[in-house]
Amino acid sequence: MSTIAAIATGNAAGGIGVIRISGDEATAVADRVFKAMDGSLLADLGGYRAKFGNVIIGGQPSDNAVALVFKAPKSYTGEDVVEISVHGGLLIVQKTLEAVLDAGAKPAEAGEFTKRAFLNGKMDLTQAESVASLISAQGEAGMKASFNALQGSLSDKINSVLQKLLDMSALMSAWVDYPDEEIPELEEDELLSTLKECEAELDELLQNYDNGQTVIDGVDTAIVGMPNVGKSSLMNMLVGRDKSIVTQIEGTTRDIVEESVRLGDLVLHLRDTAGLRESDDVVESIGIDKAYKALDEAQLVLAVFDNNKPLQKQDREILEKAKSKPAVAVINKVDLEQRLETDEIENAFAKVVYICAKENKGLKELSSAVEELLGVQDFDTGAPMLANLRQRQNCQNAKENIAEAIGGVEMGVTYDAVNVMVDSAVEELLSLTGKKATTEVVNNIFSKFCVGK
Ligand SMILES: Nc1nc2c(c(=O)[nH]1)N(C=O)[C@@H](CNc1ccc(C(=O)N[C@@H](CCC(=O)O)C(=O)O)cc1)CN2
Ligand SMILES: Nc1nc2c(ncn2[C@@H]2O[C@H](COP(=O)(O)OP(=O)(O)OP(=O)(O)O)[C@@H](O)[C@H]2O)c(=O)[nH]1
Ligand SMILES: [Mg+2]
Repeated sequence: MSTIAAIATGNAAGGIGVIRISGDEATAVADRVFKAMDGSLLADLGGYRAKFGNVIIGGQPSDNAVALVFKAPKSYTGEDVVEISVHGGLLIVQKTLEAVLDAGAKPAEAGEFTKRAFLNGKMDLTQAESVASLISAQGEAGMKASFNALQGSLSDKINSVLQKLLDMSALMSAWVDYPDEEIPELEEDELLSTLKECEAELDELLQNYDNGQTVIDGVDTAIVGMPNVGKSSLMNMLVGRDKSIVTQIEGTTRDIVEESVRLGDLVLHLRDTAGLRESDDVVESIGIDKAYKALDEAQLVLAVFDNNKPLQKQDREILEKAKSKPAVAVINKVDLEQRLETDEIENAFAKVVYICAKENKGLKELSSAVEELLGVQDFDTGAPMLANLRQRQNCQNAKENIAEAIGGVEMGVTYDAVNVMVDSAVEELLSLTGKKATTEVVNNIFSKFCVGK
């Protein structure tokens, strides 16, 4: 394979910055840029050896550096790898990469290191995809779940179902192909119970998919309600600082104010919106349109009501809209006298919490309400989990093929017909783990990675 290089440490200044080089010529390329203090060549080193030296840029020693050598196949990519660590200034890291490219490496494409790790058999597709979700995980639960997938928990699960299907398929083929031989007759009951076991295991993965997505990607959350109910105060309470402007004037918030926060084990991508009401003000009206759009797009709605005011027409409209979404009614200003018809709200929402945003009270209750509503309170981060739509689609298709096979056996169709369905399920699972994925699928997966990964 050609030799590729990229900055591995991201596009920000830091203590050190790492340029990673992978491929047959990795040590030769690195030796043109890095000079060890003791004069030794990286090409002569064994794996997992490091040297201190200088990087040479434009003929000039330009920074102190450490070079780390990995020898194929014992590296992340399975190829020879050299990592050059320089001081982490944006310019020095960029210039070192340029020197490495001038020395004969090609710039790596997005995800190319991990793609090579996959192509060289270091990991399967589910593990490669878990690298991407591990990097983008924002909450602890998502981080743990992604690491489990990197360790192969999903692969193990899929492979165990796959093995059962393959064993069954082999038996059925033998039965069909050599009816005269001494092959013990296939027990229909056994066949059915194995098929149903496989179906149930895939079904469990599918059931868990939404929770997994919620936990890994975070939840797009809209804070909506009438003007002055305390939406921005709630936003600030969740963020833990003065993010949104709060005043006693109705119509304070106009543009959407966004911030991601951690609430319990979850990450919420919050959008504080303009108070919903009829308005003649051009600017405010645009804000209100944006608020409705945020409400429509949200995966979770925090509908805020003022404990101190009777329900208004607009409140009832919000109440109606929120019904079609996972929504928590947040009744604010419980420090003031109750004038709100809370019964009506209790009836309309699955979850209602009472808070006092001004005094930061009610955060815990809100957090448990959200976790219960989204069904993630007992989310098992150790359980195997489908990480994306691609995996989900393969799993869904395999499950459907197995369901057809079950129907076939029950209706007494021939084993070679049943076997066709089982084989389709096998194909789906092979493409899920990448043992048999098309180049197109593979390219598509890695193109979504960042450069340097
Ligand atoms: N400096 C550095 N840190 C890093 C990485 C890296 O590439 N470089 N990683 C990546 O981005 C992650 C670690 N991943 C790695 C995976 C495998 C091997 C490796 O050498 N594997 C060999 C040896 C296995 C063994 O001894 O058991 C192998 O698979 O054969 C190294 C790093 C996170 N930290
Ligand atoms: N007594 C009391 N007042 C509160 C509470 N929460 C917010 N307020 C007050 O209510 C007023 C409106 O608060 P905001 O957070 O700006 O309300 P909003 O819903 O964002 O209003 P708009 O942006 O205009 O739609 C402010 O004067 C807050 O100090 C509370 O729990 N108790
Ligand atoms: Mg506001």
